[in-house]
Amino acid sequence: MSGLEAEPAVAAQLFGERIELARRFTADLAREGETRGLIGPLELPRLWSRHVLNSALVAPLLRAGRVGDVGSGAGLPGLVLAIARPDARFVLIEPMERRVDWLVEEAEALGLDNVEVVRARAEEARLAEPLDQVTARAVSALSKLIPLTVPLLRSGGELVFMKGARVDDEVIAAEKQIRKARLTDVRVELLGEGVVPEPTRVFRATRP
Ligand SMILES: C[S@@+](CC[C@H](N)C(=O)[O-])C[C@H]1O[C@@H](n2cnc3c(N)ncnc32)[C@H](O)[C@@H]1O
Repeated sequence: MSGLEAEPAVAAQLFGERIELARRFTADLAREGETRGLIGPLELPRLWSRHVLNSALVAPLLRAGRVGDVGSGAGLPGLVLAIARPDARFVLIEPMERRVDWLVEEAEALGLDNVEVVRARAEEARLAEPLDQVTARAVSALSKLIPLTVPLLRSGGELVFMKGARVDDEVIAAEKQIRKARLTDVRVELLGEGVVPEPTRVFRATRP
């Protein structure tokens, strides 16, 4: 596992008593991520800071309810959040078979009984119950992501999307979709500044 970033000290603070599971997830992803096509070869030196800690920043925003993660891929942020928030239930929605296989195997290996994996595109997912919140990271621009994900939410449910530095432009470009979905409490928050090496922006909005 040469080249894997050393665990930043703040990791233990963010994960608390769940840190051992976060270590196992990160080690498993470092070992298998590239060969299974989950992460690129350049990600090992920043696996903790750019991916794992960055995903964990969303944990305090979640309710102790039913949270969907659309386009989970390697489990970012879905598996990380399921580790950090054992009091919430997670539905990981991912269409690609090999990624679904990884998500199922890894949730089982880590003993995460708060995780369900659904193989589907978000727009085709037929869930047993509507979701309280939906997360997504690096899936698509807001203008596409909003119409795909709002139907998965219950009334009062919330979108919590991890976004890059250009999120404000994305919000402007998605004005029509935001209006059409009648989203309320629309805002962008910066998380983790001064706490983690790579802070993240989140787009939050509520379905009426
Ligand atoms: C760039 S990857 C990001 C994966 C992960 N969220 C991360 O941050 O590393 C995008 C993921 O979204 C999935 N995806 C693309 N379109 C989707 C859709 N319509 N519904 C659900 N997942 C989708 C892809 O299969 C892929 O796993």
